[in-house]
Amino acid sequence: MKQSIVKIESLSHKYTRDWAIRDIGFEVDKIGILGLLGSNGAGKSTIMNILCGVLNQTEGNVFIDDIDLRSKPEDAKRLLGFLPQNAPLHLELTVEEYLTYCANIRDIEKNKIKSAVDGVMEKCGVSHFSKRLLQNLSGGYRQRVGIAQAIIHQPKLVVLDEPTNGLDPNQIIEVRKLIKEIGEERAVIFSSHILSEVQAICKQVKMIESGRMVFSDSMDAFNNYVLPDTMIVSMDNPPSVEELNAFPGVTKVELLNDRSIRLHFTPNKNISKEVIAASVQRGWELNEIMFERTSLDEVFAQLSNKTKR
Ligand SMILES: Nc1ncnc2c1ncn2[C@@H]1O[C@H](COP(=O)(O)OP(=O)(O)OP(=O)(O)O)[C@@H](O)[C@H]1O
Repeated sequence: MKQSIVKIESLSHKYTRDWAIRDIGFEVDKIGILGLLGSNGAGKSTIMNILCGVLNQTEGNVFIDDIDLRSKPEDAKRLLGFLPQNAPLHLELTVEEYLTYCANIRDIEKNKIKSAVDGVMEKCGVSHFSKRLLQNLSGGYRQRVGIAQAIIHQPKLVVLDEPTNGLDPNQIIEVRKLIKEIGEERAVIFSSHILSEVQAICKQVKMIESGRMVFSDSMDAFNNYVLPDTMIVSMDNPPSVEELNAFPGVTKVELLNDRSIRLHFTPNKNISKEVIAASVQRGWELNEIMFERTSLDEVFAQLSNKTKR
């Protein structure tokens, strides 16, 4: 059985003179969440807009379930739901009115519209706000309605462009939970410029920078590939800065207070074991080791260095 729902071949796009994306190719599994990671302007929205038939590519092909999006756009678009970066909400409508309108646009049979709207409101946790105007909903609830319109016709593929952007931490957790549930039944492509966001919900990751794909593999492989290069170490009996500077692999030592130190080191999977062993041997009385989150810029720098090697 075919495993992929999307096939993208040598996709390139120019808005004006320069290439916004260049030679992008990948496939997407039928079930699960694929993260499209990249800093602002990397090309994520361009890929998603082409994939959803909102933008015509300059070069390359997109197939949704083997249907060529360019030659049979209506058939291909029936299979997908899209939440663009700016959710296409009609703020003057209630949640129920808006979703009924979306169900009509999606050609859902008249006698099935009510159950489709009720089902999707239930799934996205907005049933209790069914009669509320969209303009009176918080950002988190608006985003849930945006996701609801993307899945109302039960598409095989759901594309979500930065769906947690602008939400507060609690709203982010709720929306993430919803996306995870959706990804248990169908293919989801989710974009973000925040590394931890993609790490939290995606099984597969594609990293885009300056319009090119710089990484494509599982999240586990990404996490192994991109290792942290700083950690905070807290000790009751810390050694001197000189002693830490002489520690194998350590490139810089920063004293944060009399017990906490930030160690910069050459990425190395065993560094925590080595520090723990040294602490036991040399009586540093280690309390805590905390790896610091690698920023997207650092990840990109590490990936670029590895590609150059
Ligand atoms: N309509 C447009 N006209 C001209 N250039 C554009 C247009 N839309 C995007 N671009 C350019 O194409 C490149 C890719 O932009 P894109 O919006 O795809 O990136 P992104 O990764 O989605 O970033 P963001 O997270 O900021 O939306 C950028 O250099 C951007 O300035």
